[in-house]
Amino acid sequence: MTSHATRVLVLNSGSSSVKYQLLDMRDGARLAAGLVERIGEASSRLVHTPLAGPDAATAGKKRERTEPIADHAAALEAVAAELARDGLGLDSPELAAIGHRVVHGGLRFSEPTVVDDEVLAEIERLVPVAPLHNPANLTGIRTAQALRPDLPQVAVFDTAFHTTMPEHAARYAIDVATADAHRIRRYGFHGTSHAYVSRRTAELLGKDPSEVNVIVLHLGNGASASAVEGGRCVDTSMGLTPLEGLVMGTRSGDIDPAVTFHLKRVAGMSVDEIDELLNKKSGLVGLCGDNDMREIRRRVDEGDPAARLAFDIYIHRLRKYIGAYSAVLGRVDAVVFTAGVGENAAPVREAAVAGLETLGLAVDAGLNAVRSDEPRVISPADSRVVVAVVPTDEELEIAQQTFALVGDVRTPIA
Ligand SMILES: Nc1ncnc2c1ncn2[C@@H]1O[C@H](COP(=O)(O)OP(=O)(O)O)[C@@H](O)[C@H]1O
Ligand SMILES: CC(=O)OP(=O)(O)O
Ligand SMILES: [Mg+2]
Repeated sequence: MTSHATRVLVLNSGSSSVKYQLLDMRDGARLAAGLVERIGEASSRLVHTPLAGPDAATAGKKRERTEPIADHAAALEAVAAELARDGLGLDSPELAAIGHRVVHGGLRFSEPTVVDDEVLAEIERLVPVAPLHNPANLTGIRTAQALRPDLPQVAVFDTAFHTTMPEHAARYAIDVATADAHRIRRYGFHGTSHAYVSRRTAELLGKDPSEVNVIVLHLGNGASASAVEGGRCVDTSMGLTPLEGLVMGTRSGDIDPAVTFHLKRVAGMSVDEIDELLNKKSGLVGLCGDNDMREIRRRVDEGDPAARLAFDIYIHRLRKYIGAYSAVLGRVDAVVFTAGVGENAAPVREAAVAGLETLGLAVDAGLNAVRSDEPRVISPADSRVVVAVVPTDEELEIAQQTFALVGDVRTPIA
């Protein structure tokens, strides 16, 4: 029997974590999945689950290791070692490509791209506009190249889905010459997730993506909203960098830009200190000391006023974007929650649409309380707009885009 290289390894490298999945693209089956978190800290943790592979005895059994993992290169080597233990190592001839999430692709990349030295240089040039993300993405690519120099490495960009935004949504109202000279415009992020979730929502509604208008609320540690009209993004809440828009775990989202002048001129902070304040010490963590929505809800239920205020600010911002994108789209068919908070936090979903019947929005308390990994409607049957929860799967989307670019199920392994 002839075998074929049909597997794709996907690496989603974040500022302090790496999520990964190994998939077989004949049917999209996951062979292994895992996460390395708290990279660079003494308490780094690797959680690895083989889901299939030659060793049936280990399949489905989660393995956890807590040990210092100094950087992203060490994290990837640890992941490669775990995969090898299950007979799913990176040396496998069945591996067709490695797909990488790359957060900022600037103006240049609107499609998945095979990485070469020039592509790497461009991702590097964009580090100042994605300082938490692009450096980690670069390390992921370089480490993977070192482990398998013969394989195509494919970059799938968070910004790609948003390149369809019209100029009136993508441009800031600043001096055009200055903006153009420095490529200052709104790029938007989490695009792989917004694309996947808006498409799955159309499926949930039994329609073609070209027929539906959807507001997608991607609420993870980073958070963004997008307005998707007939399958194309027409507006999104993140901008030049992933700092604009919604309140996030550690990022402020929208503020008056004059706050930064004030912090410099009056508070005497340096630009680097302000950058750190707004990106890492603001948002939920800045407001109440916690960035995990589970912890915040626990504190709210105990009557903690700081957690209550943080939650209320988070929800207020979210509601503003729902209203704004209802106006941008004119007709809204669905409002969809996704990512860690959106998929799991029923109180966030309830509060986000409470009292918005005039916009056609309502949530059924019973449906909202259901826990499931499946896409599901949480609005009452007579709701004008469908409110839904659609779990995102950035890794599957990246694997599909990667394999569509470089894979070929018909090519036998040499
Ligand atoms: N059961 C839950 N209830 C509320 N929030 C949750 C729950 N599970 C996860 N979260 C939230 O999801 C966030 C992480 O979301 P995720 O999409 O994995 O983020 P990222 O990809 O940005 O790391 C956590 O910070 C936490 O606040
Ligand atoms: C772009 C971005 O904010 O990504 P993440 O949510 O993974 O931090
Ligand atoms: Mg994420």
